[in-house]
Amino acid sequence: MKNLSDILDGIAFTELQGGADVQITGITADSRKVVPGTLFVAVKGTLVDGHKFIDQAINDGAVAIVCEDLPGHTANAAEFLMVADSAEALGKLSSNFYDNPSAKLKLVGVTGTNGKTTVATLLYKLFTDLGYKCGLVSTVENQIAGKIIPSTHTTPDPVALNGLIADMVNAGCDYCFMEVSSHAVAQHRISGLQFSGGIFTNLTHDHLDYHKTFDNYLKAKKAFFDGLPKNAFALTNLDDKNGSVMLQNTRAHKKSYALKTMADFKVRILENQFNGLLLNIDSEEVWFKMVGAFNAYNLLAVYAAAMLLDQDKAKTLTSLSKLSGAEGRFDYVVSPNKIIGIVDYAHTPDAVQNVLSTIKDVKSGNEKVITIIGCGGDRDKTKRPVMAKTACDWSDKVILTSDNPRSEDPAQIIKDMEAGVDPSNQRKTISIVDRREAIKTAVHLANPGDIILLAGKGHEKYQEIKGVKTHFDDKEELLEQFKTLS
Ligand SMILES: CC(=O)N[C@H]1[C@@H](OP(=O)(O)OP(=O)(O)OC[C@H]2O[C@@H](n3ccc(=O)[nH]c3=O)[C@H](O)[C@@H]2O)O[C@H](CO)[C@@H](O)[C@@H]1O[C@H](C)C(=O)N[C@@H](C)C(=O)N[C@H](CCC(=O)O)C(=O)O
Ligand SMILES: Nc1ncnc2c1ncn2[C@@H]1O[C@H](COP(=O)(O)OP(=O)(O)OP(=O)(O)O)[C@@H](O)[C@H]1O
Ligand SMILES: N[C@H](CCC[C@H](N)C(=O)O)C(=O)O
Ligand SMILES: [Mg+2]
Repeated sequence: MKNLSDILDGIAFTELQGGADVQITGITADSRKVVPGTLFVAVKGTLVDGHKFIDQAINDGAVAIVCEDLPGHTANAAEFLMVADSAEALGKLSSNFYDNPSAKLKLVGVTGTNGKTTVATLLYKLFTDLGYKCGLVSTVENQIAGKIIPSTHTTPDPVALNGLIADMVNAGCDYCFMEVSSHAVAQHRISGLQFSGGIFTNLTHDHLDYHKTFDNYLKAKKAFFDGLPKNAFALTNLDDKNGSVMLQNTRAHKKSYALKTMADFKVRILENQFNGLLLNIDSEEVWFKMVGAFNAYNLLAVYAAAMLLDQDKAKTLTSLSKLSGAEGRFDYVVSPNKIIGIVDYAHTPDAVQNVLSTIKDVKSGNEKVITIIGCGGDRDKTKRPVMAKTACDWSDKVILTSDNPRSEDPAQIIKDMEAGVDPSNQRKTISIVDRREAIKTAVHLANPGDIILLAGKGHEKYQEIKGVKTHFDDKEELLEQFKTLS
């Protein structure tokens, strides 16, 4: 319970109708969650305008409304506060409502197209192993010092996010490592948070359905660094062509990491095998359990962040060398007759190429690579043909199938993918709409030693078809098919 006047710090409001002396029991931007005593924030969304629900919110007991436009018939039943940007105000109000929890621990955000979950999860595991109580906000799950809280988004809405960070503070957490998605930056889900550091992984093709142009997508990522405070660190990947752009306008301490260019933190790959990576990292030779050149970047980003957070070099490297990554990322299983199955969350063209080039680097001979891949419905359509082409360019056989078709027709998504397959590669592709059948077919086509890559769904435990989610777990399905082999 808070007085409205106590949570207005940092909110530039243009008009206050009624007064700010009103007790607030909670905040929401969703009228369906309003209960008596709530502050309702009307946000203009991508599908509807939250201002439409002001009357409904008041009927359900909202005592105050934050909005960009005052409704024509303003009811006396609630206090009205006008702001230029409700979404931005929502972030700050949520932080204030929970007593600015992000300032009470060290909050580190990770952004980029690929690698956010891996880097945030490794940081969480590393700092836990170093003896700290930590929190994690990620696509796979959220965690508060070992307690798992299911995740609905990569970066939750500001009310949920600040509530989660407040629970971390109450549990005594010293650090919180969180993913910062481009949607979250564009929708101001992180507004009002006090970051101690920001990390950039890379920027490649994704989410153009939402951001429309690559430039807008880049600007959303960059805005995260533009907003970091002076005392934070901003750590970027200089091998990415947009790595330096990210830090152009930040006030934070600029730091960099790279494999190929001069940077503050450097790594060299000495060996890249199925059982791990041997790296020369900051002049030390260390074996890591994680596989693939892209994980050398992830490990280096984590190591550099630990150094910037004043951790001991030797202890950090010892601990990092023992860690495995996030669930469903280059997760591999072997059948009784030695077919290798790899479950990976690659759902962008760059990630598909990275995971397949890693397989090529680490495989020992002429084993066939069979890739099973689909593309999500209600998401960036332009990546579909590119992902199919990339899969074909790097595999011996490709089965095009469904990922999460969501509201779209699964067969049409596959057609969009087929359009990217070069005529010379058509012979090696088959299209099977049912993902379970696709997995079964791949297992039947594989010989001992062959490698099946099951791309796109990683840790996900569901498949969403025609808006209905049913249980589906790639690893479970693969193991089920492996059981039929001897
Ligand atoms: C496209 C997108 O990002 N949508 C997010 C956005 O919703 P929106 O702008 O579409 O909201 P809207 O439906 O237009 O409604 C506008 C406002 O009216 C309110 N409303 C709506 C209906 C009603 O009856 N009453 C009411 O008050 C809504 O609560 C909202 O405040 O804001 C909502 C609240 O924060 C999010 O839950 C929602 O995520 C949807 C479910 C989603 O699927 N988002 C994905 C694309 C996403 O955010 N992904 C990123 C990155 C993924 C990654 O690469 O890792 C993530 O961070 O998860
Ligand atoms: N540093 C990296 N560079 C390129 N590809 C990577 C990198 N790290 C991971 N990948 C690939 O991208 C996939 C997704 O990795 P991860 O879940 O860590 O990324 P993410 O940024 O959190 O994705 P999302 O935006 O969906 O949450 C992995 O399964 C792997 O194929
Ligand atoms: N967080 C990403 C994940 C995509 C994973 C893939 N399985 C899909 O459903 O497209 C998104 O919402 O775009
Ligand atoms: Mg993620």
